[in-house]
Amino acid sequence: MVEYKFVEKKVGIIGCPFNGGQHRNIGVEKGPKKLMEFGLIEQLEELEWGVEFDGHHKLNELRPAEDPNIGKLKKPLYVSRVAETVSKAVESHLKRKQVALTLGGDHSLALGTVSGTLSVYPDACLIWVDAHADINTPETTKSGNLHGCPVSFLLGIAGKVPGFEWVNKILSPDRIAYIGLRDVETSEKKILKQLGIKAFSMHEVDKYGIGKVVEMALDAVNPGRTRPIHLSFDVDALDPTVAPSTGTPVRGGLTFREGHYICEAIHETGCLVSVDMMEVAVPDHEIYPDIDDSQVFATVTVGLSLIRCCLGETLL
Ligand SMILES: NC(=[NH2+])NCCC[C@H](N)C(=O)O
Ligand SMILES: [Mn+2]
Ligand SMILES: [Mn+2]
Repeated sequence: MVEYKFVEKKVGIIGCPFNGGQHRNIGVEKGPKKLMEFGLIEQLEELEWGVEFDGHHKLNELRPAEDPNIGKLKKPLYVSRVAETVSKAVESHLKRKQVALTLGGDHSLALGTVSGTLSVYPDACLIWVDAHADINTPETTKSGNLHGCPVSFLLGIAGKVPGFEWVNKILSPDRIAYIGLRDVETSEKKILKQLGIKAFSMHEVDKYGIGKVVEMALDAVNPGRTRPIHLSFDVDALDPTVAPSTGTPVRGGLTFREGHYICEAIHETGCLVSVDMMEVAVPDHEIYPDIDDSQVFATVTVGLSLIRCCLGETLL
């Protein structure tokens, strides 16, 4: 039995139907509702967790009437307001000794979730599982999509951006480790190098195996397993054959088991306090005829089983 170092066996679910951090009309805002419909609460209760569900946050009400680009950044005010709201929700669950489980929605939400975690646990570390580094700054982003930028804001390297003044919990570069990277822009590679950030791409997963990679990632950011862990899981870290229904799929990703192993191993530390399950999309058939029901089903169910593994489901 795993002993939980920071929480009681209670989890708060924060539903975040949000797509403002990216430009595709692929239904990434419909992910949270689908994850709930497929039985998340019942599954966590089966694992003997006390479950509190906020209801899905009405994030579209935060959309400002006017929200001009700032430089390249698209919908900056909307993303900022949403992230601030989400940060408060995470904070409130953590303060009550619950695990905060955030369902997305696009990955710009993690600006909120990680800020919320850091405000309750300033010494927390971050494991970011993703095909992408999401570390572009307002200067380096080509797309202007804020879901490609949250980590730069968290590290305090985004510079001053109007509306984002509330982001003041700074993550030190030696407290973040990446797993699963394979679509990293040149500008992002430079930042990773400059800051000496521990990043395990798919190359390292191939070379060392997932068991060793997770151990090295944890040793880097949480050597004594004494710090709280925030896990931010972008479902596109998984190979598109495993999780096809997402906005920015990239070939050559984590297998089903590799994804689950990461969650199982992090659970075993007893340090997990906050989990994001992001970028699960539910597209409209008319707009995305290439993604069918069985692919949405595969993606939603893998998201659910990753969450269960984070919260202690084991194979035996
Ligand atoms: N959370 C994600 N899926 N991010 C994809 C980011 C893609 C690209 N690097 C960008 O900055 O736009
Ligand atoms: Mn990604
Ligand atoms: Mn991401």
